[in-house]
Amino acid sequence: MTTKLLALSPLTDANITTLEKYHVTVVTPENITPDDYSDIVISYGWRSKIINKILETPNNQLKWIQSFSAGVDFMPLDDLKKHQIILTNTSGQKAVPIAQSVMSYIFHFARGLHVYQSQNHWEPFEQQFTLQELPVVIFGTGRIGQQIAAYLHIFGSTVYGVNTTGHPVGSFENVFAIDNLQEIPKDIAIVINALPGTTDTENFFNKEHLDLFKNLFLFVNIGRGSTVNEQDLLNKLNDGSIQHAALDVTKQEPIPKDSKLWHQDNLILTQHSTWAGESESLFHVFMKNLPDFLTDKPLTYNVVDYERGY
Ligand SMILES: NC(=O)c1ccc[n+]([C@@H]2O[C@H](COP(=O)([O-])OP(=O)(O)OC[C@H]3O[C@@H](n4cnc5c(N)ncnc54)[C@H](O)[C@@H]3O)[C@@H](O)[C@H]2O)c1
Ligand SMILES: O=C(O)[C@H](O)[C@H](O)COP(=O)(O)O
Repeated sequence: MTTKLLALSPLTDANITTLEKYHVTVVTPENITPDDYSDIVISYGWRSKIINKILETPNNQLKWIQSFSAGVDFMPLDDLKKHQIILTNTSGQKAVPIAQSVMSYIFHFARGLHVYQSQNHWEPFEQQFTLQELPVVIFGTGRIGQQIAAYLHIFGSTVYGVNTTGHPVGSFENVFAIDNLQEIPKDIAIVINALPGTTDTENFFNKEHLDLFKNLFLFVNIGRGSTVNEQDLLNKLNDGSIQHAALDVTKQEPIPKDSKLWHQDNLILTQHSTWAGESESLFHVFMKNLPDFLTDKPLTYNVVDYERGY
């Protein structure tokens, strides 16, 4: 008895040999035929419209989607729940490259590189800060939030966290519940968003919530663009109540050519690219669940909760 897998992300020859040992056969978007739609059991990798075609095929066999992404806001979660299709994500897999990008944003502004980058005359810039001077709060104390906190601690930062209930996590100085933000210390200088895109987090960083932070040095978003009201953020970057921002994710991706974001001086835009760099392979993540899947055991690694949306 073989199991058919649709490979939407590349597999090496060694990966395919491993899958053969488990009696898993591979179909790719290049060689898929309409007959395959009703036989695919596992989808592996990048998002694709092929998944929708499979879901629309009567009596399809799709039982498990292994997403390439950690964020699964683009997945048809209601449909997957209705058809009881398991969804696993890659949370944790790209935490190291993302956290290193966040550190580079922070150093860029804290050490004054943004000034020197555009300067063509000799004028030392002394408004530089060490990380001990810039207390941080990270929204989302998950795998990415924890990796950023670990790096920040090396440089002596004070790091607070925010999550759903305020439950303590790892080495955060203190963790606050998202509905109890008044408790966050008033001297926060850096806000980092590592929240997933869900109905609960949509437009969370609007005027009301950004107003909680007075004279913010830096706002960073590497979670999802849906969490930020971009006009409210731009207003604050322009009135000086937020000095700098770094956005890896935005409401519209690619960012439209006529977007005001392109012209904001105190803002760095990276293009949903902070995850790039060496990280655990997708195949390795996938293999943590495959033996259980093939022996009808419950999957335990990175299983998405449809209700929560992450
Ligand atoms: N920029 C990128 O390329 C990139 C790459 C990977 C992930 N991401 C995004 O980062 C997100 C987080 O990734 P992760 O691996 O750290 O996820 P994770 O599941 O490990 O952690 C999610 C965290 O968010 C918190 N959270 C969720 N909903 C919340 C709410 N409503 N209020 C307060 N806290 C809430 C959870 O308590 C948890 O601490 C992903 O969902 C994805 O959207 C972006
Ligand atoms: O959620 C993630 O893991 C990243 O956002 C993702 O890997 C980058 O690609 P996306 O699927 O979000 O375009």
